[in-house]
Amino acid sequence: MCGVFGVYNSKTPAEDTFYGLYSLQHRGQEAAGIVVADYGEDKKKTIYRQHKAMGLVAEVFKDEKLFDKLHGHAAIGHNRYSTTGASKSTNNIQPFSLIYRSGNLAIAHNGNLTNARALRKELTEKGVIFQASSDTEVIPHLAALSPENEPIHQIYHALRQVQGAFSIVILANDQLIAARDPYGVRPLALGKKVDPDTGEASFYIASETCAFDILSVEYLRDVEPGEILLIDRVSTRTHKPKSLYLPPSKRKARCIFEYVYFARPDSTIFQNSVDKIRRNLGKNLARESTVQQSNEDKHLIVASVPDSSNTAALGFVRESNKINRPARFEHGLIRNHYVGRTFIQPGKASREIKVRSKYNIIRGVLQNRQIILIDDSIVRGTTARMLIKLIREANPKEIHLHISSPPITNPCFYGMDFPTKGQLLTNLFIGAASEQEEVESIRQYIGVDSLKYLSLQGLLNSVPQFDHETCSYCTACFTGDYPIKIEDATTDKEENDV
Ligand SMILES: O=P(O)(O)OC[C@H]1O[C@H](OP(=O)(O)OP(=O)(O)O)[C@H](O)[C@@H]1O
Ligand SMILES: NC(=O)CC[C@H](N)C(=O)O
Ligand code: SF4
Ligand SMILES: [Mg+2]
Repeated sequence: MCGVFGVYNSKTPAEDTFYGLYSLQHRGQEAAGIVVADYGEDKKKTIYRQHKAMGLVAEVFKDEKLFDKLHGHAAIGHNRYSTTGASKSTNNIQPFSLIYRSGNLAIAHNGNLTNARALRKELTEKGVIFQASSDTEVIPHLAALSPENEPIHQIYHALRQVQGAFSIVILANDQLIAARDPYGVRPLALGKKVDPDTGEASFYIASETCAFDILSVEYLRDVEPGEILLIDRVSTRTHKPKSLYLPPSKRKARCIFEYVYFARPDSTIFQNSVDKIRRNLGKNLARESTVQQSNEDKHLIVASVPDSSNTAALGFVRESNKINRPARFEHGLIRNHYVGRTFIQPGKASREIKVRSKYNIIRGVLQNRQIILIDDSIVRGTTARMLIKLIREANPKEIHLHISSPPITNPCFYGMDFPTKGQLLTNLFIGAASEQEEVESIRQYIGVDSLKYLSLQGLLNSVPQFDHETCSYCTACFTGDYPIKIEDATTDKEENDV
């Protein structure tokens, strides 16, 4: 997953993008970058300036002097969480910026293309030179080779050829373009701010609306699935960007895992509040739970694995009390906020040490208690296994692990860096005779008194349905039902690296 951000018609585009990326840090922690477009009225020419490097946004842009050279009228930015192309290669840091026959182009991409390998091969055979090993770079090359003359039409031509997931922001000379694949896999939002003196509009694009909030930008709507949005100087006066549409897909495939884990709870994605949906997940988990408090306890003690399951735990407690199973939320684990997200950390060793250094227990809360521990997902099982060992040190009476999503059984090819099928925890127990037996084996492996996953129906009941759509969400990592053909995509993200 990655975070993308774009701004048009701002006096401080680099600073705005910095704050946008800063609030989207949870979507990618490996590298960050900003490209600024500066239109010179005198020369009728746009100059691009950029800064990008490995690391977190605040580290990459630590030197305030950097912003002195990043001036202009528009910018795009990217936080990377690699899915194709080596994580450590500096060539894969986005935005990619290039000069071609129609001028300047820069692109930042969230998602993963499923036919990038074939396209890359075709382009290489035509003599195209690639600098990066990631999937994204095929898009600017396809645009550059397009017979069209206007950048927006070149982009349309390029996007007609790619398959898979893409929420992208593009600077094309002095214009800003945003586009989302027809399935709508990844979120992308459009926002606006109006200058009270001139009445002119500034436009903003972001993966999640939390990036708008800190900039006091008004969220207008989502970039629609299949929409290519063009923002130029005319739009600042009319307040209306222009739109083109890619041919529609038969169904939609918004990533349901964004709601489960990825997005921030204070964001609106896919037109809905993440907070609300996570509470629904907790509510439905409470309805499916069979744990009863022991006679000597007045309440079930519900603790979350901070941060991503906090909201589901609140939903769980509220519903549990409603259905006469008294429950109380307690902070049993404290998270060190200087350790980032561990699931999106590349490399097993770094994830394990991070999990261990990330959490501490509050013994008084856990000791001699019957604990319902809520987490949003189990991927490799690193977090659950290490945490349970840690919690046992406090001598709780019982630990009942509840997960606010079903077991993850399949890899993602659309922008979430799940491990190969072989590295998923569920794979260890693949020969189990039934789903119950599989869950029982996972329970023993993790070392808890009981283990409950939210059912697939419970997950689907937690998310709103869209009118006139036969299918609105991708659930492939839970079901194996891949909405977009996998083509030649692989989970070996270093395959293009030589
Ligand atoms: O089974 P695993 O491979 O360990 O992955 C699953 C864990 O990773 C995620 O948390 P993460 O620490 O990444 O982020 P968070 O701090 O936002 O919860 C998720 O919430 C689970 O806790
Ligand atoms: N997770 C993402 O959105 C990654 C974008 C792109 N596929 C890359 O690996 O750089
Ligand atoms: S496979 Fe899972 S993580 Fe990937 S897009 Fe589908 S729901 Fe999201
Ligand atoms: Mg977590």
